[in-house]
Order: sequence, then structure tokens, then C-alpha cells
Amino acid sequence: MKLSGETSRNGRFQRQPNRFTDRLDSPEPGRYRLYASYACPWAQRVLIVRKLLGLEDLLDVTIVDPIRDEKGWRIPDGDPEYLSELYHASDPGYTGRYTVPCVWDTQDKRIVTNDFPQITLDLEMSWGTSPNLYPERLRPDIDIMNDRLYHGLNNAVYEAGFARDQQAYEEAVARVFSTLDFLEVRLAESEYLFDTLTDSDVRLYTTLARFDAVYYAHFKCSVRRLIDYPALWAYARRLYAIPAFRETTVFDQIKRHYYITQTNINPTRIVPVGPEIDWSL
Ligand SMILES: N[C@@H](CCC(=O)N[C@@H](CS)C(=O)NCC(=O)O)C(=O)O
Repeated sequence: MKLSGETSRNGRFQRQPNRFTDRLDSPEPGRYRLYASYACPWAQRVLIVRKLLGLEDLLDVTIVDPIRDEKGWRIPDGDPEYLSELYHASDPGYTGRYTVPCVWDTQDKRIVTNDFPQITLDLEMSWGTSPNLYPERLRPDIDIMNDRLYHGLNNAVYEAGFARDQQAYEEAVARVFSTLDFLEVRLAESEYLFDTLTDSDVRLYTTLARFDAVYYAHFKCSVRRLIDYPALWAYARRLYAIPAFRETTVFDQIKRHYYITQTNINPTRIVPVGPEIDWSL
């Protein structure tokens, strides 16, 4: 992983900006292809929304190999062999990481977007509205919630895991658990984060699904497990019972990806056995 450029002088992880930020404002069958990994929480968001909205025929998908080497994501039986080739075809001077999710335009032969926070919103606003995951009446609240989830949880677990400094690590972990505490209270009274299933639930779910399997040990977010939060754990299992969530949650690939690929954190590449967790309701 080329993370060196993403560590600040005080040991904090600072994610690279997204290079491709065009919008997906009109679906065209056969034109766009999503590149995703089952391991990646940002990519799983798009896989879930694609299935929830029934966009399988409008947005083709390629799932990359979960084990990434120094050349980046490999495309099984792919043409091209590596995702990097699509990045360089789109921008020959590209020097960042080759990230999923990204959407490739098969007609213009370029990456339209790797702007992960915007991809699901574009699909929800312009590609499919049943169920309505981004209803207009809730948009300002969903935006605030998504921001809170990103800084307090989705990205904070990475800030904890990739910290190179004790204080930076402890500050990120504190944010993770104060956010989980806030969510526990909220979800004790409500089935979803709002009065209906929304984009925010998708964003929360993909981090919760990885929490006990990876973030607790590998990223050292070890104060409490997800299963120690009764309301959050029940909520996570309720979402897992929905096919779009369950069918895109591949625990084996999640674990192998983080433990084998992130050798800066796990140089032995040993994948832990367990934890044994029953996700059924
Ligand atoms: N686009 C964002 C978020 C997406 C992201 O980080 N995806 C990860 C997988 S979870 C990835 O593709 N990483 C490739 C790499 O680090 O080389 C970023 O640039 O950080």
C-alpha cells in the first residue's frame, strides 16, 4: 500500500483526495461498469445500493481479487489484468492509489468516478428511487449523519489502524467508541437511523459488518465489540437479514484482504481463526 504520502507529520492517517469526480447522472444500459471488492467497505456500499435498487441490469460489476499485491487490485480473468491500467488509461500521470469503488465508462474508456461518497447518492437520486434511500425531506439530516458516521466511525477505524503515533491512535479510538455509544442510544428506539431505510444505514452497516471480524483486533479498536452493544448488534443483524446486505457480505474475503494485504500492520500475514459469530436473527 502506498500509504506513506497519507501519513501526516504527527502520525495521523489522512486519506488521499478522490481523483475522478464526474457525476453519474443518467443511466445507460451496458455503458458503465462498477469495479468493486467484497472486502472494501466503501465498495460494498455501492454493491448494496445496486441490489436494493434493482440496478443489476443497468450497472455491470466486476469483483476484484481480495488479495492485493504491490501492483494493486487484480481483476480475475480480467482484461486488463490490473485495475491500475484503467486509472492510467484515464490519467497517464496518475500517481495515487488505485482504489475501488470506481466506475468505468466502457464507451469513452475512462474512469468516471472513484468518488466513493458521491457514487451511492448519484445512484439513489438518478438511477433508482424504489426504495427511496435518499428522500428529499431527509436529505439535510442524512448529509449530517453521513458526515458524522464518516469522521466518527467509517474513516476513524482506519485512522486508528493506520496511526503511527500513540496519541493519534487513542484520539481516533475515542471517536470510534463515542460514535458507537451515540448510535446505540439512537438505535435502541428506532429500527433504522431515520424512520425509513436510508443511505446512512448502508454506510453504517458496512463498518459494523467488519467490526468484530477485523477492526477490533487488526485496527486495535478493542474497547468493546459490536456484539457488546445490544441495540447496534440487533440492528446489524436486521440489516444482514436483507438479501442485498447479506449477499454482498463475504466475511472470508473481508478477513483475508485486511490481514494478508495490510502487511504494514500484520507482517506475518496470518489470518486469525474466528471470531465465531452468528449473524442470524
Ligand atoms: N477512494 C478512497 C476510498 C476507497 C478506498 O480506500 N478503497 C480501498 C479499499 S477499502 C482501496 O481500493 N485501496 C487501494 C490501495 O490502498 O492501494 C481512497 O482513495 O482512499
